[in-house]
Amino acid sequence: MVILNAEYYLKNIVKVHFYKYQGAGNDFILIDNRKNIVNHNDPQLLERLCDRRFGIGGDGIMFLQKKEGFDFEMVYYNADGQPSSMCGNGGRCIVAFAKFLGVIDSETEFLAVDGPHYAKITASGDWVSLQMIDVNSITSDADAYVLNTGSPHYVQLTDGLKDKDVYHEGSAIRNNDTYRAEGININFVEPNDEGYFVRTFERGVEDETFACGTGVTAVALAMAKHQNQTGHITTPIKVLGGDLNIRFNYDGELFTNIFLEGPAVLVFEGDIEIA
Ligand SMILES: N[C@H](CCC[C@H](N)C(=O)O)C(=O)O
Repeated sequence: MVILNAEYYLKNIVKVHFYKYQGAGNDFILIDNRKNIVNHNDPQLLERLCDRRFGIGGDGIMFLQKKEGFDFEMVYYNADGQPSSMCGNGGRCIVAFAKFLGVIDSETEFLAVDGPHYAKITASGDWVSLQMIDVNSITSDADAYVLNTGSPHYVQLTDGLKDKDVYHEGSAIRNNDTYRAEGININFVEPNDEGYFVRTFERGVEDETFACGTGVTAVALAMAKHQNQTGHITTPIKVLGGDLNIRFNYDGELFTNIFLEGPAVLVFEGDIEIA
């Protein structure tokens, strides 16, 4: 049992059961909040829960909640405890969590911060295919691509990616005059034998993560534009935490029918007391 608050005996302490998932190494705390037990309007608490030494640890934390007209609602916060834009790997993990809880079977329609999402999950419950929002705009920033796949992304082709100082180089771009105010996720991409190798500096984690779902989706779309590739495209992407796959249609203007596919695994569960 982890006690998070020094004034343990003075406050209204709630014992909360949590689950820890990872999707290609992007890791999250998930809480079944269908009974609205946890008031998550508390950035300091959420940041503490995501802290890898003083809390459970995670790149983000999300709450599965009831929502009229949908199987559930995904409410996602970055590790800094602040509300976030869409999390692709988090979306895949919450679908696996919904199946684990018996909320869904093999398909779902849930609501996230960027709107409704359809997803499919295998019978084994550990491989999820998540439909992402359509994308109709990619701009350039020097030789990088900038686009939003539910979260904002900067995509930069590079070489020597294995040895690159992603933390410092990513942080420098994320905090430059253009991006400092709103923030942006920085993706470095290098072609490999099967497709691409990608490393990402994530906004709101303010560090490199082992995978970024909206990030690899942004990379796959940007590389199709870069190669002038159109039609139905499948792009395998290797990340530090494993392998992800992106499928989509591109007509030269619009990216549609975009699916982010990959593993979503329950690592452990536990109880924690929060004030
Ligand atoms: N840090 C991102 C949100 C989470 C994205 C990432 N974990 C993913 O899988 O898409 C942002 O603030 O834009």
